[in-house]
Amino acid sequence: MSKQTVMIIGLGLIGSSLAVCIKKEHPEVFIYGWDKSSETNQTAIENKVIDQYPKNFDKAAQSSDVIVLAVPVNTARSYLKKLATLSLNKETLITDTSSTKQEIVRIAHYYDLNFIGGHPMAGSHKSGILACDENLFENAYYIFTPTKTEEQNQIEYLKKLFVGTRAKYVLLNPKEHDEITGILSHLPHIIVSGLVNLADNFNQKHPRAEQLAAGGFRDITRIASSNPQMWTDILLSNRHILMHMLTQWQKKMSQLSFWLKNENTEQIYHFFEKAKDSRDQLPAGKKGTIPAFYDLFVDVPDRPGSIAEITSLLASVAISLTNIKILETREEIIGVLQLTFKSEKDLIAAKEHIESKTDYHCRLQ
Ligand SMILES: NC(=O)C1=CN([C@@H]2O[C@H](COP(=O)(O)OP(=O)(O)OC[C@H]3O[C@@H](n4cnc5c(N)ncnc54)[C@H](O)[C@@H]3O)[C@@H](O)[C@H]2O)C=CC1
Ligand SMILES: O=C(O)C(=O)Cc1ccc(O)cc1
Repeated sequence: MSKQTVMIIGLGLIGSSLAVCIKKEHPEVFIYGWDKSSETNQTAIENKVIDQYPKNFDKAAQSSDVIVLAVPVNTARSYLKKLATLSLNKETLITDTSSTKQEIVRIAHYYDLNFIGGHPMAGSHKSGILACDENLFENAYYIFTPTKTEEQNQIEYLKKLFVGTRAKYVLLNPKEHDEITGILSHLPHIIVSGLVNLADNFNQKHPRAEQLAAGGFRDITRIASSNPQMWTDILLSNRHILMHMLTQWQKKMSQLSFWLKNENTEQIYHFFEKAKDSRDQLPAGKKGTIPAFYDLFVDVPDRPGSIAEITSLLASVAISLTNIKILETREEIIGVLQLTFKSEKDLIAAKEHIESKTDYHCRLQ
Protein backbone atom coordinates (compact mmCIF):
# COMPACT_ATOMS: atom_id res chain seq x y z
CA MET A 1 0.00 0.00 0.00
CA SER A 2 1.58 3.32 -1.05
CA LYS A 3 1.99 6.12 1.49
CA GLN A 4 -1.49 6.92 2.62
CA THR A 5 -2.98 9.02 5.40
CA VAL A 6 -5.70 7.63 7.63
CA MET A 7 -7.58 9.66 10.23
CA ILE A 8 -9.22 7.76 13.06
CA ILE A 9 -11.86 9.66 14.99
CA GLY A 10 -12.49 8.08 18.40
CA LEU A 11 -9.53 6.26 19.95
CA GLY A 12 -11.40 3.99 22.34
CA LEU A 13 -11.45 0.19 22.24
CA ILE A 14 -12.30 -0.11 18.54
CA GLY A 15 -10.50 2.95 17.11
CA SER A 16 -7.20 2.28 18.91
CA SER A 17 -7.31 -1.46 18.12
CA LEU A 18 -7.93 -0.72 14.43
CA ALA A 19 -5.05 1.78 14.44
CA VAL A 20 -2.56 -0.80 15.71
CA CYS A 21 -3.86 -3.39 13.21
CA ILE A 22 -3.29 -0.93 10.34
CA LYS A 23 0.23 -0.06 11.58
CA LYS A 24 1.17 -3.71 12.00
CA GLU A 25 0.65 -4.52 8.31
CA HIS A 26 1.19 -1.07 6.82
CA PRO A 27 3.89 0.78 8.79
CA GLU A 28 4.14 3.29 5.91
CA VAL A 29 0.56 4.53 6.50
CA PHE A 30 0.45 7.80 8.45
CA ILE A 31 -2.26 7.82 11.13
CA TYR A 32 -3.89 10.92 12.54
CA GLY A 33 -5.90 10.25 15.70
CA TRP A 34 -8.64 12.44 17.11
CA ASP A 35 -10.47 11.89 20.38
CA LYS A 36 -12.48 14.28 22.52
CA SER A 37 -10.46 13.15 25.55
CA SER A 38 -7.04 14.82 25.70
CA GLU A 39 -5.83 12.06 28.03
CA THR A 40 -6.73 9.48 25.36
CA ASN A 41 -4.92 11.47 22.66
CA GLN A 42 -1.84 11.64 24.84
CA THR A 43 -1.92 7.91 25.60
CA ALA A 44 -2.31 7.22 21.87
CA ILE A 45 0.79 9.26 21.02
CA GLU A 46 2.88 7.92 23.91
CA ASN A 47 2.12 4.32 22.96
CA LYS A 48 2.61 4.93 19.21
CA VAL A 49 -0.99 3.91 18.48
CA ILE A 50 -1.17 6.96 16.19
CA ASP A 51 1.45 9.16 14.52
CA GLN A 52 -0.05 12.51 15.29
CA TYR A 53 -2.85 14.34 17.06
CA PRO A 54 -3.41 17.18 14.56
CA LYS A 55 -3.74 20.78 15.69
CA ASN A 56 -6.42 21.46 13.12
CA PHE A 57 -9.24 18.92 12.61
CA ASP A 58 -10.43 20.30 9.27
CA LYS A 59 -6.97 20.35 7.68
CA ALA A 60 -6.21 16.82 8.87
CA ALA A 61 -9.51 15.51 7.49
CA GLN A 62 -8.91 17.29 4.18
CA SER A 63 -5.47 15.71 3.80
CA SER A 64 -6.62 12.18 4.66
CA ASP A 65 -7.25 9.38 2.19
CA VAL A 66 -9.43 7.47 4.64
CA ILE A 67 -11.43 8.67 7.64
CA VAL A 68 -12.62 6.08 10.17
CA LEU A 69 -15.39 7.02 12.60
CA ALA A 70 -15.00 4.88 15.72
CA VAL A 71 -17.27 6.81 18.07
CA PRO A 72 -20.77 6.05 19.47
CA VAL A 73 -23.26 5.97 16.61
CA ASN A 74 -24.99 9.27 17.38
CA THR A 75 -21.60 11.00 17.47
CA ALA A 76 -20.72 9.34 14.16
CA ARG A 77 -23.85 10.96 12.69
CA SER A 78 -22.66 14.40 13.86
CA TYR A 79 -19.22 13.83 12.33
CA LEU A 80 -20.77 12.92 8.98
CA LYS A 81 -22.63 16.23 9.08
CA LYS A 82 -19.40 18.06 9.91
CA LEU A 83 -17.36 16.26 7.23
CA ALA A 84 -20.00 17.21 4.66
CA THR A 85 -19.24 20.90 5.34
CA LEU A 86 -15.49 20.47 4.60
CA SER A 87 -14.12 20.50 1.10
CA LEU A 88 -12.88 16.93 1.28
CA ASN A 89 -11.01 15.40 -1.60
CA LYS A 90 -13.60 13.55 -3.76
CA GLU A 91 -11.49 10.42 -3.33
CA THR A 92 -11.46 10.57 0.48
CA LEU A 93 -13.15 7.42 1.70
CA ILE A 94 -15.12 7.54 4.95
CA THR A 95 -16.00 4.42 6.89
CA ASP A 96 -17.32 3.77 10.39
CA THR A 97 -17.41 0.99 12.96
CA SER A 98 -20.87 1.64 14.41
CA SER A 99 -22.96 -1.29 15.59
CA THR A 100 -25.97 -0.20 13.48
CA LYS A 101 -25.88 0.52 9.79
CA GLN A 102 -29.20 1.64 8.20
CA GLU A 103 -29.32 5.10 9.70
CA ILE A 104 -25.65 5.96 9.22
CA VAL A 105 -25.61 4.78 5.59
CA ARG A 106 -28.77 6.83 4.90
CA ILE A 107 -27.21 9.97 6.39
CA ALA A 108 -23.94 9.49 4.48
CA HIS A 109 -25.91 9.19 1.24
CA TYR A 110 -27.95 12.25 2.14
CA TYR A 111 -24.72 14.27 2.43
CA ASP A 112 -23.36 12.66 -0.73
CA LEU A 113 -20.23 11.39 1.03
CA ASN A 114 -17.92 8.70 -0.29
CA PHE A 115 -18.90 6.29 2.49
CA ILE A 116 -18.80 2.55 3.17
CA GLY A 117 -20.52 1.34 6.34
CA GLY A 118 -18.41 -1.05 8.42
CA HIS A 119 -18.90 -3.06 11.59
CA PRO A 120 -16.25 -5.28 13.17
CA MET A 121 -18.32 -7.91 14.96
CA ALA A 122 -15.90 -8.29 17.80
CA GLY A 123 -15.27 -6.37 20.89
CA SER A 124 -15.79 -6.57 24.55
CA HIS A 125 -17.60 -5.07 27.51
CA LYS A 126 -14.43 -3.03 28.08
CA SER A 127 -14.06 0.41 26.58
CA GLY A 128 -11.43 3.08 26.11
CA ILE A 129 -7.88 3.13 24.79
CA LEU A 130 -6.51 1.14 27.74
CA ALA A 131 -8.45 -1.87 26.40
CA CYS A 132 -6.62 -1.56 23.01
CA ASP A 133 -5.89 -5.04 21.64
CA GLU A 134 -4.20 -5.87 18.33
CA ASN A 135 -5.80 -9.34 18.40
CA LEU A 136 -9.31 -8.08 19.11
CA PHE A 137 -10.69 -8.79 15.64
CA GLU A 138 -8.84 -12.01 14.88
CA ASN A 139 -11.19 -14.56 13.27
CA ALA A 140 -14.17 -12.31 13.90
CA TYR A 141 -16.51 -11.15 11.14
CA TYR A 142 -15.94 -7.67 9.77
CA ILE A 143 -19.11 -6.57 8.02
CA PHE A 144 -19.27 -4.03 5.22
CA THR A 145 -22.65 -2.76 4.06
CA PRO A 146 -22.33 -1.57 0.45
CA THR A 147 -25.45 -0.35 -1.31
CA LYS A 148 -24.16 0.01 -4.88
CA THR A 149 -22.09 -2.28 -7.09
CA GLU A 150 -19.66 0.59 -7.82
CA GLU A 151 -18.59 0.44 -4.16
CA GLN A 152 -16.68 -2.80 -4.75
CA ASN A 153 -13.36 -0.99 -5.30
CA GLN A 154 -13.64 0.93 -2.05
CA ILE A 155 -14.41 -2.28 -0.19
CA GLU A 156 -11.38 -4.02 -1.69
CA TYR A 157 -9.28 -1.05 -0.60
CA LEU A 158 -10.60 -1.23 3.00
CA LYS A 159 -10.06 -4.99 3.10
CA LYS A 160 -6.39 -4.41 2.29
CA LEU A 161 -6.05 -1.55 4.75
CA PHE A 162 -7.59 -3.63 7.56
CA VAL A 163 -5.81 -6.90 6.68
CA GLY A 164 -3.94 -6.76 10.02
CA THR A 165 -7.23 -7.32 11.85
CA ARG A 166 -7.14 -10.92 10.54
CA ALA A 167 -10.93 -10.65 10.49
CA LYS A 168 -13.19 -12.39 8.00
CA TYR A 169 -14.99 -9.97 5.74
CA VAL A 170 -18.71 -10.30 5.11
CA LEU A 171 -20.98 -8.11 2.98
CA LEU A 172 -24.58 -7.46 4.06
CA ASN A 173 -27.12 -4.85 3.11
CA PRO A 174 -27.73 -2.31 5.91
CA LYS A 175 -31.28 -3.52 6.72
CA GLU A 176 -30.25 -7.15 6.91
CA HIS A 177 -27.30 -6.13 9.07
CA ASP A 178 -29.54 -4.31 11.56
CA GLU A 179 -32.03 -7.17 11.72
CA ILE A 180 -29.32 -9.78 12.34
CA THR A 181 -27.44 -7.73 14.93
CA GLY A 182 -30.81 -6.77 16.47
CA ILE A 183 -31.64 -10.37 17.33
CA LEU A 184 -28.10 -11.63 18.01
CA SER A 185 -26.54 -8.67 19.80
CA HIS A 186 -28.88 -5.78 20.67
CA LEU A 187 -31.89 -7.70 22.05
CA PRO A 188 -29.63 -9.95 24.20
CA HIS A 189 -27.99 -6.81 25.54
CA ILE A 190 -31.37 -5.37 26.57
CA ILE A 191 -32.46 -8.62 28.19
CA VAL A 192 -29.22 -9.11 30.12
CA SER A 193 -29.17 -5.50 31.35
CA GLY A 194 -32.83 -5.78 32.39
CA LEU A 195 -32.02 -8.93 34.30
CA VAL A 196 -29.12 -7.31 36.15
CA ASN A 197 -31.35 -4.35 37.11
CA LEU A 198 -34.08 -6.72 38.32
CA ALA A 199 -31.58 -8.71 40.39
CA ASP A 200 -30.23 -5.47 41.82
CA ASN A 201 -33.67 -4.57 43.26
CA PHE A 202 -33.86 -8.06 44.67
CA ASN A 203 -30.38 -7.79 46.20
CA GLN A 204 -31.46 -4.76 48.23
CA LYS A 205 -33.86 -7.02 50.09
CA HIS A 206 -31.58 -10.07 50.17
CA PRO A 207 -28.00 -8.97 50.79
CA ARG A 208 -26.69 -12.54 50.52
CA ALA A 209 -27.89 -12.69 46.88
CA GLU A 210 -25.09 -10.41 45.68
CA GLN A 211 -22.47 -12.70 47.15
CA LEU A 212 -24.10 -15.75 45.55
CA ALA A 213 -24.36 -14.01 42.16
CA ALA A 214 -20.58 -14.38 41.74
CA GLY A 215 -21.00 -17.71 39.86
CA GLY A 216 -23.05 -18.39 36.71
CA PHE A 217 -25.04 -15.19 36.98
CA ARG A 218 -21.83 -13.19 36.66
CA ASP A 219 -20.82 -15.07 33.51
CA ILE A 220 -24.12 -14.79 31.66
CA THR A 221 -24.43 -11.08 32.44
CA ARG A 222 -20.88 -10.00 31.44
CA ILE A 223 -22.04 -7.75 28.60
CA ALA A 224 -24.11 -5.61 31.01
CA SER A 225 -20.76 -4.01 32.00
CA SER A 226 -20.46 -2.35 28.56
CA ASN A 227 -20.36 1.39 27.88
CA PRO A 228 -23.89 2.81 28.56
CA GLN A 229 -23.48 5.71 26.10
CA MET A 230 -22.58 3.37 23.29
CA TRP A 231 -25.60 1.13 24.00
CA THR A 232 -28.03 4.05 24.35
CA ASP A 233 -27.01 5.14 20.85
CA ILE A 234 -27.27 1.61 19.45
CA LEU A 235 -30.79 1.09 20.80
CA LEU A 236 -32.09 4.43 19.57
CA SER A 237 -30.51 3.94 16.17
CA ASN A 238 -32.06 0.47 15.74
CA ARG A 239 -35.28 1.33 17.57
CA HIS A 240 -37.83 0.26 14.94
CA ILE A 241 -36.41 -3.23 14.60
CA LEU A 242 -35.88 -3.55 18.38
CA MET A 243 -39.40 -2.38 19.27
CA HIS A 244 -40.76 -5.15 17.07
CA MET A 245 -38.39 -7.73 18.60
CA LEU A 246 -39.26 -6.63 22.13
CA THR A 247 -42.96 -7.17 21.39
CA GLN A 248 -42.18 -10.69 20.22
CA TRP A 249 -40.04 -11.25 23.32
CA GLN A 250 -42.82 -10.00 25.62
CA LYS A 251 -45.26 -12.40 23.93
CA LYS A 252 -42.86 -15.30 24.53
CA MET A 253 -42.50 -14.38 28.20
CA SER A 254 -46.30 -13.96 28.67
CA GLN A 255 -46.75 -17.38 27.17
CA LEU A 256 -44.23 -18.86 29.57
CA SER A 257 -45.95 -17.17 32.48
CA PHE A 258 -49.27 -18.67 31.33
CA TRP A 259 -47.74 -22.15 31.16
CA LEU A 260 -46.36 -21.70 34.67
CA LYS A 261 -49.73 -20.60 35.97
CA ASN A 262 -51.32 -23.71 34.43
CA GLU A 263 -48.44 -25.97 35.46
CA ASN A 264 -48.10 -26.99 31.81
CA THR A 265 -45.08 -29.32 32.22
CA GLU A 266 -45.15 -30.43 28.60
CA GLN A 267 -44.95 -26.91 27.10
CA ILE A 268 -42.27 -25.81 29.57
CA TYR A 269 -40.21 -28.91 28.78
CA HIS A 270 -40.66 -28.28 25.04
CA PHE A 271 -39.56 -24.63 25.50
CA PHE A 272 -36.23 -25.74 27.01
CA GLU A 273 -35.80 -28.70 24.67
CA LYS A 274 -36.21 -26.49 21.60
CA ALA A 275 -33.70 -23.97 22.97
CA LYS A 276 -31.21 -26.73 23.77
CA ASP A 277 -31.45 -28.24 20.27
CA SER A 278 -30.93 -24.88 18.66
CA ARG A 279 -28.08 -23.81 21.01
CA ASP A 280 -26.30 -27.17 20.58
CA GLN A 281 -26.18 -26.61 16.84
CA LEU A 282 -24.47 -23.22 17.04
CA PRO A 283 -20.94 -23.33 15.66
CA ALA A 284 -18.46 -23.33 18.54
CA GLY A 285 -15.49 -21.22 19.46
CA LYS A 286 -15.87 -18.30 17.07
CA LYS A 287 -15.70 -14.66 18.05
CA GLY A 288 -18.51 -12.30 17.15
CA THR A 289 -22.26 -12.64 17.17
CA ILE A 290 -22.80 -13.81 13.60
CA PRO A 291 -22.90 -17.58 13.05
CA ALA A 292 -19.74 -19.00 11.48
CA PHE A 293 -19.82 -20.23 7.91
CA TYR A 294 -16.98 -21.76 5.92
CA ASP A 295 -17.13 -20.61 2.36
CA LEU A 296 -14.70 -21.17 -0.49
CA PHE A 297 -15.03 -19.19 -3.73
CA VAL A 298 -13.69 -20.91 -6.83
CA ASP A 299 -13.35 -19.27 -10.24
CA VAL A 300 -14.27 -21.94 -12.78
CA PRO A 301 -14.61 -21.84 -16.56
CA ASP A 302 -18.23 -21.39 -17.55
CA ARG A 303 -18.60 -24.71 -19.39
CA PRO A 304 -20.58 -27.89 -18.80
CA GLY A 305 -18.93 -30.30 -16.41
CA SER A 306 -16.89 -27.87 -14.34
CA ILE A 307 -19.21 -28.08 -11.31
CA ALA A 308 -19.26 -31.87 -11.51
CA GLU A 309 -15.49 -31.84 -11.75
CA ILE A 310 -15.20 -29.95 -8.44
CA THR A 311 -17.80 -32.03 -6.60
CA SER A 312 -16.20 -35.32 -7.71
CA LEU A 313 -12.75 -34.03 -6.72
CA LEU A 314 -14.05 -33.34 -3.23
CA ALA A 315 -15.92 -36.64 -3.05
CA SER A 316 -12.72 -38.48 -3.97
CA VAL A 317 -11.12 -37.23 -0.73
CA ALA A 318 -14.36 -37.60 1.31
CA ILE A 319 -14.93 -33.89 1.92
CA SER A 320 -18.63 -33.13 2.08
CA LEU A 321 -20.30 -29.89 1.12
CA THR A 322 -23.22 -28.35 2.98
CA ASN A 323 -24.11 -26.03 0.10
CA ILE A 324 -23.09 -25.10 -3.42
CA LYS A 325 -24.10 -21.94 -5.26
CA ILE A 326 -23.23 -20.40 -8.64
CA LEU A 327 -22.69 -16.72 -7.91
CA GLU A 328 -22.00 -14.97 -11.17
CA THR A 329 -20.51 -15.30 -14.59
CA ARG A 330 -18.10 -12.72 -15.94
CA GLU A 331 -18.18 -12.25 -19.72
CA GLU A 332 -19.51 -15.81 -19.86
CA ILE A 333 -15.98 -17.13 -19.41
CA ILE A 334 -15.57 -17.44 -15.70
CA GLY A 335 -18.15 -18.46 -13.11
CA VAL A 336 -17.77 -18.17 -9.37
CA LEU A 337 -18.76 -21.18 -7.31
CA GLN A 338 -19.51 -20.67 -3.64
CA LEU A 339 -18.82 -23.90 -1.78
CA THR A 340 -19.89 -24.11 1.87
CA PHE A 341 -18.34 -26.61 4.29
CA LYS A 342 -19.25 -27.64 7.79
CA SER A 343 -15.86 -26.91 9.33
CA GLU A 344 -12.74 -24.83 8.85
CA LYS A 345 -10.72 -28.04 8.53
CA ASP A 346 -12.82 -29.18 5.53
CA LEU A 347 -12.59 -25.72 4.00
CA ILE A 348 -8.78 -25.64 4.11
CA ALA A 349 -8.45 -29.25 2.93
CA ALA A 350 -10.82 -28.54 0.00
CA LYS A 351 -8.88 -25.44 -1.03
CA GLU A 352 -5.58 -27.29 -1.00
CA HIS A 353 -7.01 -30.25 -2.93
CA ILE A 354 -8.70 -28.17 -5.64
CA GLU A 355 -5.58 -26.07 -6.08
CA SER A 356 -3.34 -29.11 -6.33
CA LYS A 357 -5.54 -30.88 -8.90
CA THR A 358 -6.72 -27.96 -11.06
CA ASP A 359 -5.55 -24.51 -12.05
CA TYR A 360 -8.74 -22.89 -10.76
CA HIS A 361 -8.28 -19.90 -8.52
CA CYS A 362 -9.65 -20.34 -4.96
CA ARG A 363 -10.43 -17.57 -2.48
CA LEU A 364 -11.68 -17.64 1.11
CA GLN A 365 -13.71 -14.41 0.76
N1 LIG B 1 -17.27 -2.12 22.10
C1 LIG B 1 -17.48 -3.04 21.21
O1 LIG B 1 -17.40 -4.21 21.54
C2 LIG B 1 -17.82 -2.66 19.82
C3 LIG B 1 -18.18 -1.38 19.48
N2 LIG B 1 -18.52 -1.06 18.18
C4 LIG B 1 -18.90 0.31 17.81
O2 LIG B 1 -17.71 1.06 17.61
C5 LIG B 1 -17.88 2.40 18.06
C6 LIG B 1 -16.82 2.71 19.11
O3 LIG B 1 -17.00 1.83 20.21
P1 LIG B 1 -15.86 1.59 21.30
O4 LIG B 1 -14.53 1.85 20.73
O5 LIG B 1 -16.14 0.32 21.94
O6 LIG B 1 -16.21 2.75 22.34
P2 LIG B 1 -15.23 3.40 23.41
O7 LIG B 1 -16.13 4.01 24.43
O8 LIG B 1 -14.17 2.45 23.84
O9 LIG B 1 -14.52 4.54 22.55
C7 LIG B 1 -15.19 5.63 21.99
C8 LIG B 1 -14.18 6.77 21.94
O10 LIG B 1 -14.81 7.84 21.27
C9 LIG B 1 -14.44 9.03 21.93
N3 LIG B 1 -15.42 10.06 21.63
C10 LIG B 1 -16.69 10.17 22.06
N4 LIG B 1 -17.27 11.27 21.56
C11 LIG B 1 -16.35 11.86 20.77
C12 LIG B 1 -16.32 13.03 19.98
N5 LIG B 1 -17.38 13.84 19.90
N6 LIG B 1 -15.19 13.32 19.29
C13 LIG B 1 -14.09 12.52 19.37
N7 LIG B 1 -14.05 11.41 20.13
C14 LIG B 1 -15.15 11.09 20.81
C15 LIG B 1 -14.39 8.66 23.39
O11 LIG B 1 -13.61 9.58 24.15
C16 LIG B 1 -13.77 7.28 23.31
O12 LIG B 1 -12.36 7.33 23.41
C17 LIG B 1 -19.32 2.50 18.55
O13 LIG B 1 -20.11 3.03 17.53
C18 LIG B 1 -19.71 1.06 18.83
O14 LIG B 1 -21.10 0.88 18.68
C19 LIG B 1 -18.43 -1.99 17.18
C20 LIG B 1 -18.05 -3.27 17.46
C21 LIG B 1 -17.76 -3.71 18.80
O1 LIG C 1 -18.57 -8.31 24.39
C1 LIG C 1 -19.19 -8.96 23.54
O2 LIG C 1 -19.39 -10.17 23.61
C2 LIG C 1 -19.74 -8.29 22.34
O3 LIG C 1 -20.62 -8.82 21.70
C3 LIG C 1 -19.14 -6.99 21.99
C4 LIG C 1 -19.81 -6.27 20.86
C5 LIG C 1 -20.50 -5.11 21.13
C6 LIG C 1 -21.08 -4.40 20.11
C7 LIG C 1 -20.95 -4.84 18.83
O4 LIG C 1 -21.52 -4.13 17.84
C8 LIG C 1 -20.25 -5.99 18.52
C9 LIG C 1 -19.66 -6.71 19.56
